[in-house]
Parts: sequence; C-alpha cells; structure tokens
Amino acid sequence: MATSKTVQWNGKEVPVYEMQTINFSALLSQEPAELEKLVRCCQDEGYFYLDLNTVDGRRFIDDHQETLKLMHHFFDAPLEVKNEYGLISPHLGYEPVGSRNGVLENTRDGYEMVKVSRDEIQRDSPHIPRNIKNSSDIKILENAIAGNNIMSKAILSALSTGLGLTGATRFENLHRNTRPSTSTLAMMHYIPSDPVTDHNVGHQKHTDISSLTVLFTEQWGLQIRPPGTKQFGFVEPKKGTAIINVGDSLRFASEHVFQSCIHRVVPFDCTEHRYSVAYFLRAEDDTMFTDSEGRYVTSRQWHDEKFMAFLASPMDQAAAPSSLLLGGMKEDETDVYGTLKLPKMEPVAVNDIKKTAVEVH
Ligand SMILES: O=C(O)CCC(=O)C(=O)O
Ligand SMILES: [Fe+2]
Repeated sequence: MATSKTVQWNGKEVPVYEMQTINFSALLSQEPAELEKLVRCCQDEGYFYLDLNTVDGRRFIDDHQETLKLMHHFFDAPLEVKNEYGLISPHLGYEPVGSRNGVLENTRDGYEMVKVSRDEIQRDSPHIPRNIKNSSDIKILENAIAGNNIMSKAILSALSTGLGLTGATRFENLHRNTRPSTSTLAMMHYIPSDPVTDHNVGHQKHTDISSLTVLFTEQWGLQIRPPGTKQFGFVEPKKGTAIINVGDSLRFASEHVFQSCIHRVVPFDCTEHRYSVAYFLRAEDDTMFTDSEGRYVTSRQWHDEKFMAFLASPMDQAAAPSSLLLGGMKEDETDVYGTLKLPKMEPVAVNDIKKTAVEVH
C-alpha cells in the first residue's frame, strides 16, 4: 500500500487507506485516461471514489440527501411497524438489529436494514413499508434506485470499453435492465454501540455478492482490507463522492482478475447513530460464472447461498468455506485488529478525526 494517513482508533494508530478518485463526467464520455485508471483500480484494489461533483453527478448527491430523510422517517418508527414489513426475500424487506453475526467474536451485528429492490419498485403496486409508501416517498426510492443504476452501468460500460470487450461479451450484457435480478437498494442504520459492553457491534467482514456496490456514507466506520495488506484500515468519507467497490460477481465475470473488496464496519464513535446506503448492482439471475470454488453457478445461486451464509450461526459460518464469505479473496495474515476482545475504546468525535490524522511514510 502506498503512503497512507492514520487515525487513532481503539487506542492505536490505524491506517486510513488512500483510494483513487474516478471522475463521473469523464467516465460518461469514456475518456481513455480515465478508463485506464478505472481498469487499474479494479485490477489492483477493487475500490475507488466516484467524484460526483459536476453537473452530471450532483443530482445523485441531492437524491442521497432525500433518501437520508426517508431513512430517518422509516427507522424512527416502532419496531412492530418495521417487523410488519419483515424480510420478504434476501433482497427485499427489513432485518432488525442482530440478524447477522457482528464484527467481533461473540457479538451480533449492530445495524438494522431495509432493502427495496429494483425489480420491486418497477411493479404496478410495489410492496413498500407502509410508513414510506406515499407517492413522494416512492419517487425518492425510484430516484435513488435509478440514479445508482445509472452510475453503476456507466462504470460497467467504461470497464468493458477499457478492457476492449465487444458485443455480447461486454459486462452490460450480463446486467440488462429488462431482465430479473436481485439488484437492490439497502438502507442501513447502525445503532450507537460500545464494543466492550454491547453485544451488537458493527457489520461482519465480507465481500459483496454484487457486481458493483455504490455506497453513500457521510460517517466514519467503513474499513477495507486492500489486497496484500496485513490489517484493516478506514475509508475516509469524502463529500460529493460515492464509494464504489467491486463485488464477487464482477470478479467472477472478469475471470477473477478484478479484486472483490474485503470490508467491514466498526463503531468509530460509539455514541453515534450511523446511516449508510448501498446499491448492489447484480447480474441477471440466470447469468452463469465460475465461482471461487471452481463451480459453474448462476448469479442467483451464488446470491442465495452467500446470503444464507451471512445469516448463519457463528458455528455454521465457521464451517462454511471462507471463499464463500470472501468471494475467493485471500487474506495475508491474521489481522491483530480484526480479532476479538477490544480494550475499552474512547469515543472520538468526527470533528476530531482530521486533527488526529497524521501522515506516515
Ligand atoms: O455501511 C457500510 O458502510 C457498508 C455496508 C456493507 O458493507 C454492506 O451492506 O454490504
Ligand atoms: Fe458490503
């Protein structure tokens, strides 16, 4: 890894990993230098910032602000209302806090999540939670899903061109808008959580099931483990950008040349509520690829199996091949910060982060 900043977390200096920035407007016009940089990011790292701070991208930043308001409204409702919606299928519905394993051993996760899928929002009367179902709410969800789809398709198309793919071999041809897929908008609320005293902590280590993930978050907490590094480090939220990562399906579709990004979420400031929105662009359900086990499977089968592994008990999860949760990505060595019992951690205010960040060489 190149020179990186560090930040104080859990009494230690933890890296803040640098990520390349790709300009959305330059991608749209498929500028050769930008395409080259994009392909390199996906091959070497599997993640980058997408700079939306131009006339083409600012609408997506505005959409995200609208989505955040809608999320507050949804998550503020009593648990009964949210559970009434329930988990309808892996890519549609509500999961309360603690549905999955947490980021630390012997913890459950520290977030609740509601997912609305791209296929569902297009139905005549989509199944949406009843407290975010009026026509302006539906418009907000529609804008978020359409916007994220446009961003991720622009990236796919740029990647295809950058790799010299033509006709049916282009990645877009595995992600046609008119075909069924599990592509979905996941809205997450992390509750305040102290890793020492609480039993619901963060979001377990994983790679995404998606082809590409478009993530909006204004708050710290996301950590990545870049290929070849020995520890997790933070991703700095940057105004006007989305964080993009390659998921398993695009790694498989690229014949395992692209990196699927290993990541997790930890409580950075344990007094803070954290909100994030991830759009998972997924391949058409019946797309075939060779997975990390060397099996020839459909996109849907990979999705459903990995989703079950996410929900499995710690024991069952430990028994599953690690290539399932990590999409065949290899970890270098056991990460000292990745393991268990954290000593008491002092909350750090978000405003203090910039002050404590230092350059290391
Ligand atoms: O909340 C975040 O920042 C990341 C969430 C995530 O990794 C996921 O939903 O797959
Ligand atoms: Fe993820």
